[in-house]
Amino acid sequence: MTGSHAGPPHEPAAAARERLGPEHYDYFAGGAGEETALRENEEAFGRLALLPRVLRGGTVRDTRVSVLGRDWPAPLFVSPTAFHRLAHPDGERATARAAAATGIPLVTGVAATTAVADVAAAAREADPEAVVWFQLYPQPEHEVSAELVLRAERAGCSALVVTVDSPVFGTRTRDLRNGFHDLPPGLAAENMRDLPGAAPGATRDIAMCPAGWDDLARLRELTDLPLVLKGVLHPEDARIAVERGVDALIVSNHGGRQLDAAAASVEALPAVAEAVAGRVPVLMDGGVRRGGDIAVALALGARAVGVGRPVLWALATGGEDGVREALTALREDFDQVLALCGGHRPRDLTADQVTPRGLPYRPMRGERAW
Ligand SMILES: Cc1cc2nc3c(=O)[nH]c(=O)nc-3n(C[C@H](O)[C@H](O)[C@H](O)COP(=O)(O)O)c2cc1C
Ligand SMILES: CCCCC(=O)C(=O)O
Repeated sequence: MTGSHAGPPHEPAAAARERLGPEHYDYFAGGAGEETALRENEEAFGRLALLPRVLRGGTVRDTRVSVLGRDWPAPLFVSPTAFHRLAHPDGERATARAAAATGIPLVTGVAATTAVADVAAAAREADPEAVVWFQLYPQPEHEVSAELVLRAERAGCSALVVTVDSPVFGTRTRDLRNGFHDLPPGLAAENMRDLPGAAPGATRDIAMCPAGWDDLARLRELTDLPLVLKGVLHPEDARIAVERGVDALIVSNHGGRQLDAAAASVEALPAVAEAVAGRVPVLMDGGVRRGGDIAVALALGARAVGVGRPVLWALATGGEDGVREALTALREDFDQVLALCGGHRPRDLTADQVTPRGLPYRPMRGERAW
């Protein structure tokens, strides 16, 4: 995943492609429409360069960041991605053990092929203090959402991530072309089993439906868990979310899988960070592939970044060990980039250290959000 460890960042995807059936590879790799947003997430990072500061001294670095009352070892988390058992038979359990072993928080989700209780238990085998969050698509029936939230609470999840970028399902061009619309026999979205309105033992389909701020308020009433909004790109939404008591935001375009015309996450980030003005942590995901990407996102106001596909590729090729190695490599790459930028702590990275490539130095504006 990083220069010295695992070769250029496109290699993990190529290796996974050899392991996976083409329709499963395409499900993980693909985006919506013409895959513009998908490409732009990575390319937007490529259009930004870092200006290191020099002679800052100090040999000790501390990459920890504090998020919702917990210290994370690095400004890095695993974003929620569906169906890990399509990537590897050990599925979400392997991902959970690997993330926990590295101390990196995991967001598991409603679309996991392993029930949240089992994912959280696997994480705790590796580290009893492991941070596991649960991601929800608000379901059309409130009692279904309520039951899912209850299961996440019982499993010991420490935050509820509500994905808000999916009022309808995006058009996944590759899945349409491949005719991929069902999990193979033996795999299911296990969190959707035994829910209100379904026959005992049966799973319900996961709905994507247009929720409103009132639905968010109902979720807020339902649980004491911190509420994290995932999929915010517009600064005005960020401002409203903070005013309505949301505890953290994830700037994300869903890995380019929903609105193909959406802005790249890292391009939307500075204005969101500015609107939030440090009142809650701003996280981001989309296109993060190397330590330099993490540094750029932090400099532009993110407190931590999530990775989606890099974890799926590592899982597909190396199972639990593969995910642990990929996360460790990414974390080490960030530590090295921090050092090369003259930083000692993540917060030492500032927006004036980011400039567009191919142009004379033009410092980015950016709220020092934390
Ligand atoms: C195969 C796949 C499945 C995903 N499933 C979910 C999901 O169930 N819920 C969700 O909020 N986001 C989902 N996402 C989006 C990720 O959480 C994340 O926003 C995105 O993958 C980040 O971009 P990256 O893959 O470039 O790191 C999914 C992404 C992929 C690639
Ligand atoms: C119904 C599962 C949705 C998974 C998802 O969010 C994605 O494929 O991007």
